[in-house]
Amino acid sequence: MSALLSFQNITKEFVDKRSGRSVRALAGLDLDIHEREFVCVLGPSGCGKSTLLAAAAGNDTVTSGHVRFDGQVVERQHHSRGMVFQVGAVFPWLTAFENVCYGPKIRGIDRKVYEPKAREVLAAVGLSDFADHYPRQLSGGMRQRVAIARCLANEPRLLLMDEPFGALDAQTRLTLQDLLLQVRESYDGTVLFVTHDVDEAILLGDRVVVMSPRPGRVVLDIPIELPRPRDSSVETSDAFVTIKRRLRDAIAHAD
Ligand SMILES: Nc1ncnc2c1ncn2[C@@H]1O[C@H](COP(=O)(O)OP(=O)(O)OP(=O)(O)O)[C@@H](O)[C@H]1O
Repeated sequence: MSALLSFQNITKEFVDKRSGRSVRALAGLDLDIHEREFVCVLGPSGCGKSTLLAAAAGNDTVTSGHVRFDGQVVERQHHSRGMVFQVGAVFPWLTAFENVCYGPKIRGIDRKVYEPKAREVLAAVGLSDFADHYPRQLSGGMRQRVAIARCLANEPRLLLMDEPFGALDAQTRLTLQDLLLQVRESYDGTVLFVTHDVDEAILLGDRVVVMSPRPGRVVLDIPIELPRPRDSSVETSDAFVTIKRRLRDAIAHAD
């Protein structure tokens, strides 16, 4: 089976504007992600996780190697690859509903099509009763739900999530993890999810990938064969604890 998203021997170098020195963020990274997989990426701070997602989204180019999506080299952004950041990218002057409608609307989709879809995804993220609220009237967790709904309204084949729950308090984070597990049951796309949280990666992922410190490359890539549907109770199982130990060990010896 060919990969939906493929990173082929990619290298990324940035030139630091102040010092003029080049910073190698990624070096010879190979990774294939297949249709419908939920792949979590773990790695130390600065190892190039966000750089990887930006390359997949088409927000930035790579220095060498190729990023392919559905066989085509990724050259620019496209609505089929949606991105959710740590702090929800939502328009403060639009209501939750208007935010969710925004993408399909500017692409010229018929209102009769995008409005019911927007209602459906707002319901999926538990915000039906807040459709007319502006972001300032919502909590951080609710704003993040809007950001997720905005992406889902575009029906992306690939959802790129860059520490989407990293800025939330612990309880809200658990709630949104559960929500994402539920959304996953109906969303038939592919997810590439960056996190610092080992528990979160195991709970959510079909596979977990560990990156080395900068310059980042893949040092471990393991399937998570815990049954689905999952909820947080899986975290006490022996299988979960064994996987967690293996991942922690890989992160500690990733150099
Ligand atoms: N625009 C840029 N200019 C110069 N260096 C950059 C730029 N963007 C990223 N870098 C550097 O590239 C490396 C990888 O950055 P990146 O943000 O991808 O790491 P990360 O793994 O996502 O980090 P974190 O876990 O802290 O979010 C870091 O050393 C960073 O300082």
